[in-house]
Amino acid sequence: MTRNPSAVRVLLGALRDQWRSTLQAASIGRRLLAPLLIRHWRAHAGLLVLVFVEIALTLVTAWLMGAMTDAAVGKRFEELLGMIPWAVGIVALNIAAGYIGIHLQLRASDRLMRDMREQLLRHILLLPPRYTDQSRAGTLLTHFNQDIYGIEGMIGSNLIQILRFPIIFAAVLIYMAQIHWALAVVSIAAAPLVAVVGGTFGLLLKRNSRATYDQVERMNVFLSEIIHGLSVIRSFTLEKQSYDRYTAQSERLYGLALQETRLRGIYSAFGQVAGSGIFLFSLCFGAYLVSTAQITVGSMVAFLNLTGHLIYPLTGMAGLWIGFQNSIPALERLAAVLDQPTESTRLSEYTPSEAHGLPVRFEDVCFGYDDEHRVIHHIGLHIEAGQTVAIVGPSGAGKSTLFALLQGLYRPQYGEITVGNIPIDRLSPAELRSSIAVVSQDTFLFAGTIRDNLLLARPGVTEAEMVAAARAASLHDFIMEQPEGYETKVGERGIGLSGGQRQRIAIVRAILKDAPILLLDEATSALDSETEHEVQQALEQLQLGRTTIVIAHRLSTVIHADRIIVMQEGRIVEAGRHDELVQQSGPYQRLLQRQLIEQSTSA
Ligand SMILES: Nc1ncnc2c1ncn2[C@@H]1O[C@H](COP(=O)(O)OP(=O)(O)OP(=O)(O)O)[C@@H](O)[C@H]1O
Repeated sequence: MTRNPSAVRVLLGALRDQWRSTLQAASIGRRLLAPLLIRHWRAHAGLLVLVFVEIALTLVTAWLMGAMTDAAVGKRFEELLGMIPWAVGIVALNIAAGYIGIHLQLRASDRLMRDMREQLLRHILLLPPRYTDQSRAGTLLTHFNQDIYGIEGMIGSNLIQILRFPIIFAAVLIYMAQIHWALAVVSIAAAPLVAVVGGTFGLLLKRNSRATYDQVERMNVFLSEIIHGLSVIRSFTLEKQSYDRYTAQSERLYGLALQETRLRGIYSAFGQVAGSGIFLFSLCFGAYLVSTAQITVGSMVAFLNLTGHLIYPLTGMAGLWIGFQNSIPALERLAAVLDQPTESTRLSEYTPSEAHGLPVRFEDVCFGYDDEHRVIHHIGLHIEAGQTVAIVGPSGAGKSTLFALLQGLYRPQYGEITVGNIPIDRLSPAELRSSIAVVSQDTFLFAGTIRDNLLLARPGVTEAEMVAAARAASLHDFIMEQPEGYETKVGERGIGLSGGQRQRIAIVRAILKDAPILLLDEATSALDSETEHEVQQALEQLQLGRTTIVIAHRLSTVIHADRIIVMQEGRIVEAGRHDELVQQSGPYQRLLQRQLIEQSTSA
């Protein structure tokens, strides 16, 4: 026989889960935030000192108001006048404390967030491509423009409030009890109710804020896809569909914001009702105590003044809980990135390599992007320093994957890759990648001038070297035809330049990088035949003395290679010089025949 669990048990279970997840979040918070809090301990210590100043000012203000009222009621005007400078002094101190508090809050909170931003970018730059490949640009941007601001509920003055509120509450309660203990007890009667209601709202808001973060991320991802895929959207006339999808998402976000405002509004109204109720109750009870001469009018004024200071730590603690719960999803999202292991501990910088050519070896390398699907099988490939090896094979054979492995972007599950007879695992990413120049099919251009885009190849490139390289890649004349020459701006993703021009920029970068190993991925594919001929000559010049691996789809470009490797389904199925391979009736010959047929039909 099955029995339904009682409502109490369900509630207890939910509370236990909630408590566990809060403890878990607190431990993530401690791990991620503690080093930053320690770094900015001075500002946090200053905020803590201000808490005690504030308490002292609160109690002295209440006492002074009571004393001034009693002096006025007792017609002791001289005494009253004597207290005015004290009152002015307290107001001035309050203003000064407020100003210093804002300043310290800025230092504690904004500097901490600045550090967190920098730490996040540093971490993302150090992450292996395996992680960044899977994360979409919009997701990564969300960490910066949303998640970092989300942790505000756990740092700066919000953190200090955790100490401030209980201390203020205790100090005020003790002072009130001293005036009249029964009145003080009556005043805190509503405390448990405020705590329960505040706790419930905290949980509701946490659920809402988690949904909000996810929704913002979804929208950022979608927006970045729309912006980068505008040309596809236009060519497939997807404008209306994209707009409708975005507005639906935007509407969902608005709904969540509305829900949050509603929850906060209800909670704030509850706080006000509770505060006013306690005030009114204290007023009536206080008036009764005054009428029965148990306390003075001044004591009642002091008491009523303190009532407000008793309520706001209570509602404030609940507010802190709410803010803390709101921050948890943001913190968890940041932890998901910051907990990923990095591929090195130092940000890479260009490391010059003395060698002119370096031998490259793949020793029985096996690799899959995930553990289930292997895409490279037992590759053994020895390339002597200064040799040119061409890799050919059908799409998906694993040619680009070999490039990625050689650059250390992924680690083989089995086997070893060496560069200059050193396993690449023992080289830092900076050493390895500084010794390799890559010209790929997709050239990314940064927003800036053509000069900026060329000079990033290597620090210390001279003007003469840049112009010579641009000439060698047949790009100089084109640049000089532009209104601002080398200072011409290229758009965010190189908009405004043709595929061939972008490819030549990549070639100039490779020339300028002057690395001992050259990886060319169909480097001349986007060029017309005349420019291709010129660039091909520049590339041949560039290859002299360098170890070069070329991925080529058009076999005409690989005829002069020292060795041709034919790949199929992640395996080397044939290897040799062009004249040797054409003699064999193997895969290379079949590829060649297919291309000849394609060329004759397209002609
Ligand atoms: N980032 C990736 N994540 C998962 N699988 C990938 C990734 N990149 C490539 N692959 C898979 O690895 C296999 C080899 O791809 P690769 O890009 O190396 O082939 P290729 O020979 O260079 O093809 P092409 O000539 O079309 O560029 C393919 O099955 C492909 O689907």
